[in-house]
Order: sequence, then C-alpha cells, then structure tokens
Amino acid sequence: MIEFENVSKSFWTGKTRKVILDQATFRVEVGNSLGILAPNGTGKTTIINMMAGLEQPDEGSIKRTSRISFPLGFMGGVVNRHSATENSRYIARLYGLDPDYVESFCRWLCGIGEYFDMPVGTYSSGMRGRFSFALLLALEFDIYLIDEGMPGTTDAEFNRKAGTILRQRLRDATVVVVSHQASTLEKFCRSAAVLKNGRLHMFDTLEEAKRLYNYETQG
Ligand SMILES: Nc1ncnc2c1ncn2[C@@H]1O[C@H](COP(=O)(O)OP(=O)(O)OP(=O)(O)O)[C@@H](O)[C@H]1O
Repeated sequence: MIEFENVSKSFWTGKTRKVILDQATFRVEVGNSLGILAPNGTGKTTIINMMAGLEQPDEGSIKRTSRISFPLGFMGGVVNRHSATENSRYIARLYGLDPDYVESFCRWLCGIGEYFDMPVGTYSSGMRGRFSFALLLALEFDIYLIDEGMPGTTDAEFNRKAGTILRQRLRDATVVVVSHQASTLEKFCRSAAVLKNGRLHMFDTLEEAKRLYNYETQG
C-alpha cells in the first residue's frame, strides 16, 4: 500500500509557486491498479517520484508498506560507463536475485544485440528505455510505477514481448500509471483519479474520471 496523508508539494519558480499537491490524502491499495490523469506539466512525474521515495513532500507523510518499484524510465541506478551486462548483474545483486537470470532476461527482452555489452552511455534513448523497462520487469515488485505508459519505442517486437510480460505481472501486481491521456490508462487500470488544483479526485472507474478530465481540459 502507498498512503499519502495531507501531502503538500510545490516548487518556487522565482516568480510564483507551482502547486503540485495541496494537502492531498489518498491511498493506493495492492490489487487495485490506479491511473492518474493530469495535463502535461501539472505534476505527474513529481507524484510518481514521491511514491517511489525519490522526492520528498514539503508537508505531510507518505507511507509505503509494499515493495514499490522505481519509476519506469528511471535510470538513476544505472551507470553510463558500464554495459547493460554489468549494470543488470550489479542491480540483481542489490535486490538479492540471481545475476545470471536478470542478465539473460534483460538481454532477451531488450533485443539490442551486441550493444548489451557496450557502455549504456552509447545507447539511443529508445535503447535506454528498453533496458530500463527490462530491468523493471526482471525484478519483482508489488506495485509498479509507470510514467506515461510504455517507453517511447517503435520496436514492435519489444512492445509485444514487454506487453505480454507486463500483463502476466499484473495478474499478481498492482500498477500506478500517470498520463495526460486516458487511452494509456485503459490497458492497465481499474480505478482512476484526476489531478486538479493540487488534489487527486478518486473514482472507481476510468469512465467517471474521464468525464471530469474531459470537462476540465476540453470543456
Ligand atoms: N525541481 C523543480 N524546481 C522547480 N520547478 C519544478 C521542479 N520539478 C518540477 N518542476 C515544475 O513542476 C511542474 C510539474 O513537473 P512534473 O515534471 O512533475 O510534471 P509532469 O506532469 O510530469 O510534466 P510532463 O507531462 O511535461 O512530463 C512543472 O511545471 C515543472 O516545471
């Protein structure tokens, strides 16, 4: 479970205060995948980072009682001058997993050929996205944090393999996806929320959330 209690977060831009959350209280339960709809630039990444523990709230508390993933696309633990082979084996050891398994799983899923043994710093953004998604799927979490859906890749083979594995994982795991478009959430989530004026409005279904979101963004 992830529980936000009276959480406030804002950034000072030099001229104004950009409010992301204003005394927000909500909970993500294991077993109930949640989609959060919010327009670009309103705080999706900041909320996901707070859920992951990468960013601290200004006020309030965030409690985590499950194994929460790092956000999909987060490359913070990956060392650019090391290859995907070295990075995947190192991260496997950090999480107490078999390095041979994590390396071979990522090698198979990424499909980047000999680049898997080249420094990560030499990868294209698509290759980096595929590697970080492969790492996320190689490790086991109760709640997966995903910022804007799948990595920006046009590689159909990767999307097919990663999508199949993600769906298998979701039978047991829970996902939090933040996106500016409802279609990204449809694949993953049962319940949904809309971020508006620093508050998360929670709904039991995506349909209800879409009504408020479309009204706010188009109406
Ligand atoms: N460290 C920071 N200092 C100042 N402003 C920041 C900081 N981090 C984020 N912001 C601002 O807070 C707002 C929300 O940022 P965030 O990246 O969470 O939004 P987002 O909804 O994920 O955006 P996008 O959809 O464009 O990726 C933006 O206006 C951003 O410029």
